[in-house]
Amino acid sequence: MPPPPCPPDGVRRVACIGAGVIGGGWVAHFLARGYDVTAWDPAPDAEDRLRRLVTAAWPSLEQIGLAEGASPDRLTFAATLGEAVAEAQFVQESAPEKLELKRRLLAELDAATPAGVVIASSTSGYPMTDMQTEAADPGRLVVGHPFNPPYLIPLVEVVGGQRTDATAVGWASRFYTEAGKSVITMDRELPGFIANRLQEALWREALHMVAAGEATVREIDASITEGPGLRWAFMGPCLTFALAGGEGGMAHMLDHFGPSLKSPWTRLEAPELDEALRTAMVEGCETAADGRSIAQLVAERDQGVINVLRATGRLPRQGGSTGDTGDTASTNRNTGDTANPSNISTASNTSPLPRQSTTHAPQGGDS
Ligand SMILES: NC(=O)C1=CN([C@@H]2O[C@H](COP(=O)(O)OP(=O)(O)OC[C@H]3O[C@@H](n4cnc5c(N)ncnc54)[C@H](O)[C@@H]3O)[C@@H](O)[C@H]2O)C=CC1
Ligand SMILES: C[N+](C)(C)CC(=O)CC(=O)[O-]
Repeated sequence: MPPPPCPPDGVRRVACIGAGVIGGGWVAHFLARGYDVTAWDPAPDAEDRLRRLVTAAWPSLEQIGLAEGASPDRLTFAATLGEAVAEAQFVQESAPEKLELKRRLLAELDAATPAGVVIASSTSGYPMTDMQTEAADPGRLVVGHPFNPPYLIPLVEVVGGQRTDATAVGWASRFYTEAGKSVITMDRELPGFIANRLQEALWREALHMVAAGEATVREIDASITEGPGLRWAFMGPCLTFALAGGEGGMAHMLDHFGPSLKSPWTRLEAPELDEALRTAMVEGCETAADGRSIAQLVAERDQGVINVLRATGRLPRQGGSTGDTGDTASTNRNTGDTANPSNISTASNTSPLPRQSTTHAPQGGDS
């Protein structure tokens, strides 16, 4: 891989390829951080959809603080993929989760993007090794896995494939950090990375319970929002469970509850996603939505995330400071003058997400 043409803090123009839920969310995020963004998506209605998504997200982005000069007007919708990436200093691919499509698209992007520019895929679970097979320069291809909506949820998981250059992984991690994300840099490929591996375990169990008629969609959602979800917003599952051991911490917790690991609490084989389960999930979600449209739920979710970020000290409180460093949420992209890198995580030492890139430690240990 030739060296990247600019340092991570020198990026001014980003290309977003695929502009659906996640690509559109990335566009909104990069615009809010003051970048020029060029998007491309082959669907005939893609530009309209994208502009609607950005318009809907903008009030939330204003609430959490825009970078100086940030504007939806800095979005250009390109007519072709080649035009979209011609001047890009970073490329984020968010096309549908289909392996063959990703392989071809990443090869096409590699051919069209200026040499050395890092290209990241939003894939939810494909290892980059499986996606980089057709690219002439696989060294610059990395996974940059976001969380929905990328304009509010800080985490990005960064990992390369077997043919990715370590320079590209390091560059991408520094770029995302610069762009206001909380980055976990993994030193090896895991299908589903870290967070989706955890989420999918929970998701499979939810589907098993619905399929077997053991719990409703409403009960499953309430069991998290009224229970463990409240803790997980600021303390991960491991530390949370250490507290279940009282003064004995994790050691007592394991001695006490370890044997229940062998109880039949989980059925980790995925259930058959048959028509009956599909219908039960779709109807269950309609019941749980209780008449609220998708747009209303998106607005509710966005406000909920902002409230949690504020309540946990990762955003300034309204009309005041965070109560810690008093950072503002503003960054001047054009002068490269950055406020704190995550921009939503100031000095809280209870933050579950690293403010700087974290390298996933070998042997599964924390470093
Ligand atoms: N939806 C989610 O919650 C998350 C999705 N992801 C990942 O993001 C990626 C995109 O997923 P979504 O945005 O949910 O899908 P989506 O279906 O909302 O959007 C996909 C977009 O890609 C466009 N597209 C189709 N063919 C294309 C091509 N050849 N080149 C470029 N664009 C093309 C479609 O027109 C559509 O606008 C996937 O890899 C997915 O795994 C990652 C994190 C969360
Ligand atoms: C449903 N999903 C697997 C596509 C979810 C993700 O990849 C991350 C998220 O937003 O939770």
